[in-house]
Amino acid sequence: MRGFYIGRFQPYHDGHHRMVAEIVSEVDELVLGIGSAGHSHSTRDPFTAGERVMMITKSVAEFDCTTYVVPIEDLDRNSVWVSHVRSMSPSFDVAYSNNPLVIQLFEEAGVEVRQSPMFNRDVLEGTELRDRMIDGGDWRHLVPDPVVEVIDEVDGIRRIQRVSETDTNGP
Ligand SMILES: Nc1ncnc2c1ncn2[C@@H]1O[C@H](COP(=O)(O)OP(=O)(O)OP(=O)(O)O)[C@@H](O)[C@H]1O
Ligand SMILES: NC(=O)c1ccc[n+]([C@@H]2O[C@H](COP(=O)(O)O)[C@@H](O)[C@H]2O)c1
Repeated sequence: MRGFYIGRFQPYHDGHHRMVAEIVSEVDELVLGIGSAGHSHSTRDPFTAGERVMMITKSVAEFDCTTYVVPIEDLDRNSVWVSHVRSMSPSFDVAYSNNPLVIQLFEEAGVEVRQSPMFNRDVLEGTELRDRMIDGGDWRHLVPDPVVEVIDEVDGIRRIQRVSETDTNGP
């Protein structure tokens, strides 16, 4: 059985990683969809699809599960989004998400959806991590080690601090 789990992963953090740890115990193979793949260089979406591919590929290497990392761009039409996802991804039998819109779209398309508990959500939230990156707070212990390495490699903290100075969309 193959599972599918999509998120923006801006950045990939320990909450996502715990969810992946649970998913790989239920499936034979996993597809990790990188949502909003075309977005980068904003306060809400600082990292490119390629950078997120690196974060995730290196982090999931610890699991004994074949994992495909697939960037997926957004569409203006929610009504055809599941078809779009299917066209970009290896086929899958079950989708994992806690996002209400994602759950609704998959269920309407007849795809089984499984949810997970939210782990330590007071700190394991992308928005909270990005705020800490901008404010010079401590975020490194909240992500897998390879994510720290990738963010350092691409000088990601300087990037998010710089875009946050001019980004009018808010964090
Ligand atoms: N701490 C967590 N525990 C379990 N699942 C989580 C956790 N944080 C996020 N998720 C789930 O992972 C998926 C991808 O989430 P996403 O990439 O939007 O992260 P996020 O932490 O919610 O970030 P943001 O604050 O940027 O929206 C969603 O289904 C989301 O509900
Ligand atoms: N119409 C669309 O393009 C559409 C619909 C539903 C979800 N998505 C994407 O799926 C991802 C869901 O991830 P999150 O749970 O992290 O929000 C996001 O990147 C979101 O943009 C896109």
